[in-house]
Amino acid sequence: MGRRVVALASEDNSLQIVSAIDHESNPRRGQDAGVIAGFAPIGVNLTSVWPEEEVDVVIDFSLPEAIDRCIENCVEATIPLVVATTGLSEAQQAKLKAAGELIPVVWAPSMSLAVNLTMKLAAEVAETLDDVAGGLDVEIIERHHRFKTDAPSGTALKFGELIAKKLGPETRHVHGREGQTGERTQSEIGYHAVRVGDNPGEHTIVFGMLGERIELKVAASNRDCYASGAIAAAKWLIGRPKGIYNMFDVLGLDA
Ligand SMILES: NC(=O)C1=CN([C@@H]2O[C@H](COP(=O)(O)OP(=O)(O)OC[C@H]3O[C@@H](n4cnc5c(N)ncnc54)[C@H](OP(=O)(O)O)[C@@H]3O)[C@@H](O)[C@H]2O)C=CC1
Ligand SMILES: O=C(O)C1=N[C@H](C(=O)O)C[C@H](O)C1
Repeated sequence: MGRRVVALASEDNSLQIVSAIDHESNPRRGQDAGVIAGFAPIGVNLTSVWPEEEVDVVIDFSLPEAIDRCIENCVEATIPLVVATTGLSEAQQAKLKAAGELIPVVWAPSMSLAVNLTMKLAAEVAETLDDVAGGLDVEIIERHHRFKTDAPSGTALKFGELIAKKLGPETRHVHGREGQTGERTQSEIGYHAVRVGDNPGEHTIVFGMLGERIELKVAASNRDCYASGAIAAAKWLIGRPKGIYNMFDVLGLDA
């Protein structure tokens, strides 16, 4: 994702990339970030050192191992922060929320316009079908590339959270099923994480009833929807008051 953010941001005349940060053991450290992204040099070398110069906004697509330092650095220097990284621990989520008391933060498991719009639709379907005769079964199937290290996806969990809000507090989250599971209960949302090849991300939300079903499916063709969403979020965030924002705020889809 870092490469796609660099590629798209370097084509945007309103932006200047001042730093591209990775960890110390990245073998491409010291090389030009534009070249690493597959483009012309941009005059910014990949580094593990936080920039000295003034920075308007930081975009984080990394791994949970990297997020603590990123939050701390942004808070210390009062830099607005866009967090796209998923799989954060509860402690890291709490740390990020605390950072939102001090700096503006956009935090979203998917920066994609289509995904966020589908989240709105899914919440509306859940609200409408909550009391449907015969009951409602919600299952979330996500597919991603084989390199993904967290499961289920942050997006699948967010879909589940938004749907559960409509179905009520007794909703349980069930991850996969195996063996003598017994009959499915009405009060559960099932999650299924598929890992295949280079899939850039696909989510299917199944709303099953007796006699018919609805399936909402949203699929990326490539990863640029996330990179361009993160760049849009970064531009939107500059100059905002401190607080935690999400992509509904950025896209003007009211929550
Ligand atoms: N919100 C959204 O729209 C999206 C979110 N994501 C999330 O973004 C994250 C990144 O995804 P992706 O780019 O595919 O993952 P990658 O593993 O390809 O990239 C993670 C990057 O972080 C670097 N990194 C790892 N550890 C550290 C560290 N301690 N300090 C600094 N840098 C570090 C890695 O370096 P190295 O390769 O050298 O180990 C790598 O460059 C994931 O959590 C993913 O789920 C992804 C797409 C969309
Ligand atoms: O790792 C990925 O690739 C993606 N991760 C995010 C997630 O966990 O939801 C967003 C997107 O689906 C791609």
